[in-house]
Amino acid sequence: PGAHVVVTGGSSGIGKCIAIECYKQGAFITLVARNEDKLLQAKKEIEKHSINDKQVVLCISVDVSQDYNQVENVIKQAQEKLGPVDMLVNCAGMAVSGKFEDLEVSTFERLMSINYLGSVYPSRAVITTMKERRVGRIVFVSSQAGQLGLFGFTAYSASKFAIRGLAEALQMEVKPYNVYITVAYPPDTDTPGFAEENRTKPLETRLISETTSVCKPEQVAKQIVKDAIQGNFNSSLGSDGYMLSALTCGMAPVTSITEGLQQVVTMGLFRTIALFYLGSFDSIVRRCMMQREKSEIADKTA
Ligand SMILES: NC(=O)C1=CN([C@@H]2O[C@H](COP(=O)(O)OP(=O)(O)OC[C@H]3O[C@@H](n4cnc5c(N)ncnc54)[C@H](OP(=O)(O)O)[C@@H]3O)[C@@H](O)[C@H]2O)C=CC1
Ligand SMILES: CCCCCCCCCCCCCCCC(=O)[C@@H](N)CO
Repeated sequence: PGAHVVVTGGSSGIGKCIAIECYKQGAFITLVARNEDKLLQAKKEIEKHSINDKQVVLCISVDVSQDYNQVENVIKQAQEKLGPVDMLVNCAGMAVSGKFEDLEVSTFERLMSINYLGSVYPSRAVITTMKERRVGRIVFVSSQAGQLGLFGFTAYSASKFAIRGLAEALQMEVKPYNVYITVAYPPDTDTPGFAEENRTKPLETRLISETTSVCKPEQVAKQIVKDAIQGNFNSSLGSDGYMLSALTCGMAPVTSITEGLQQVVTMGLFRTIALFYLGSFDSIVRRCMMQREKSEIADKTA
C-alpha cells in the first residue's frame, strides 16, 4: 500500500492486469507504453479499482527499446511525481513466430530490442536507487517459451531466454541490498498481443502450444504480483508451469528450502514426463511436414 509501481507494457493485456492488481492493493502506478490513447484508456479502467482517494495513475509514453537516456529521463520524471520506484514490472514485449528461414533478420533484432533491451533499460534506470534505499522488486516477464525452445519461436525464445540470464546474474548482485528479482514464465494468455500473434502462427507452433491451455490475463497477473511481493525468483502457473520451472531450475537462485527440496525430488520424474512431451512434439512436426509435402505433390499433379 502506498508503494510506487512502474509497469512497462501497462496499457494492455498482462501488464494492464498487473497494474490493476497492484492498484487494488493501494499502490501508485506509472504506466509505460508507446500509444497514448491506449495508455489513457487503461488509466481510466485501472482507476475504477481505487481503494482510497489519494491513489494516482501516471501515464508515460515512451519506447522502452530505443534510447537508454530517454528511458532514464522518463523514470526520473515518474520518481519526481510519485517518489522512488518500489517495484518495476518489465512487461512490454511482443511475439512473432515463423520458421527460421521465413523470419526476417530484422525480426530477430526487433524482438531482442523489445523483449530483452526493453527490460534492461528500465531496470538499469531504477537499480541504483533501489540498492541505496535497500528496497525494491524487479519483475521480468519471460514466457514458457523462455524455458524451452519450440518450433516457430527461434527469434522469440532467444529473447525470452536472455531475460533469464540477466535476471540470475542481477539477483546475485542485488540480494545483499534487499532487492529481489522475479522472472515470470506465463503460458499462452488471452490478450490483444496473443490474438495478433495467432494471425501468423505456423500450424506446428499452434498444435504444440495447445499442450497447455490458454490462461486469463487476470489469473496470470495475480500470480506474478503475489510472487513478486513474496520475493520469489520464479513465478509460474498451473501444473505444466510448475513442472517446467522445476525441470529447468538449473542454477537459478532458490527462494525457500521447500522449493529446493521439491526440485531435487521431482527432477527425474519431470525429465521422464518431458521426454514423452518431446516425442509428441517431434511427431507433430513430422506429421505437418508430411502433410505439406503431400499437398504440394497433389498441387503439382493437378
Ligand atoms: N499473451 C501471451 O500469450 C504471453 C505473453 N507473454 C509476454 O507478456 C508480455 C505482455 O504480453 P501481452 O499482454 O500479451 O501483450 P499486449 O500486446 O497485449 O501488450 C503489450 C504491451 O506492451 C507495450 N509495448 C510493446 N512494445 C513496446 C515498446 N517498444 N515500448 C513500450 N511499450 C511497449 C504495448 O503498448 P504500445 O504498443 O502502445 O507500446 C502494450 O502495453 C510480453 O512480454 C509477452 O511476450 C508471455 C507469455 C505468454
Ligand atoms: C515436465 C515437462 C512439462 C512440459 C510441458 C510443455 C508445455 C509446452 C507448451 C509451451 C507453450 C508455449 C507458450 C508460449 C507463450 C508465449 O509466450 C506466446 N503466447 C507468445 O506470447
